[in-house]
Amino acid sequence: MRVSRETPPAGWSPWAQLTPAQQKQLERYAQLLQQLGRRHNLVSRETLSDVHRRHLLHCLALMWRPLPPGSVVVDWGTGGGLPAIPLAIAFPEIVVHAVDAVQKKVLAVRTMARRLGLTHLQVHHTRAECWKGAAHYSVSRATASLATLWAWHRRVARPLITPSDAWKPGLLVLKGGDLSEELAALEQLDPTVHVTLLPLDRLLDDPFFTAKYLVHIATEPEPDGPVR
Ligand SMILES: C[S@@+](CC[C@H](N)C(=O)[O-])C[C@H]1O[C@@H](n2cnc3c(N)ncnc32)[C@H](O)[C@@H]1O
Repeated sequence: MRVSRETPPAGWSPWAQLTPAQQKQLERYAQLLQQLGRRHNLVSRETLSDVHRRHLLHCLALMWRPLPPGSVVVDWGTGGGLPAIPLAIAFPEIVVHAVDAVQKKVLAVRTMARRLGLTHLQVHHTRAECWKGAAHYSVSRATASLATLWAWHRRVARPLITPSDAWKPGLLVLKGGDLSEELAALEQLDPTVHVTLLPLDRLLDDPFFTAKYLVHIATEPEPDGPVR
């Protein structure tokens, strides 16, 4: 297994990539998450006062490279729609499937998707192991280990030819802490994968994200850097 670390240049901001209409939609989502999140425990209560950073900005790190129009993404364990909803807002030309095993979360995400007009987001009440769809990309935050997520991804993965600046098809995970045990388990499961670690404090220029990573796992290596 090849593990590489990508050091993004300073000065990138996901907010700057979004149109005013997308920023307004994210603002509306933040309000919905605060209202419904409090009622249905969609995110931990102590994070509700800092939704923009702890949830939106964190998930928008996935915009570091584009997801090509027409590509299909599945979010394993979406909870309150993270990262599925920010991604669906940021990339209106992709299809996003949000999967969760807990019905009340699925119903809340459906309500939010309807109110936000996200017709390209579909919400599924099922366990990840049983989902019957197919996807080019998997995304996830705070749901399972890298090896488990890679096993879920491999089961549903479809190939995709991507533009040179886009993410290679594969798994994108937001993770924190010491990843050495998870990486060892992943290598045991599949020694052929390429893993790229992006430190989020550097990417998002915010010390809150120290020791947090965006992990990309694919059967092909990433290109050297995004073409912009
Ligand atoms: C800690 S929450 C994270 C939610 C969201 N991804 C976030 O970052 O806020 C984990 C979520 O994964 C869901 N989950 C855990 N295991 C699952 C499985 N095997 N299949 C589907 N959903 C699962 C749980 O129901 C829960 O909503």
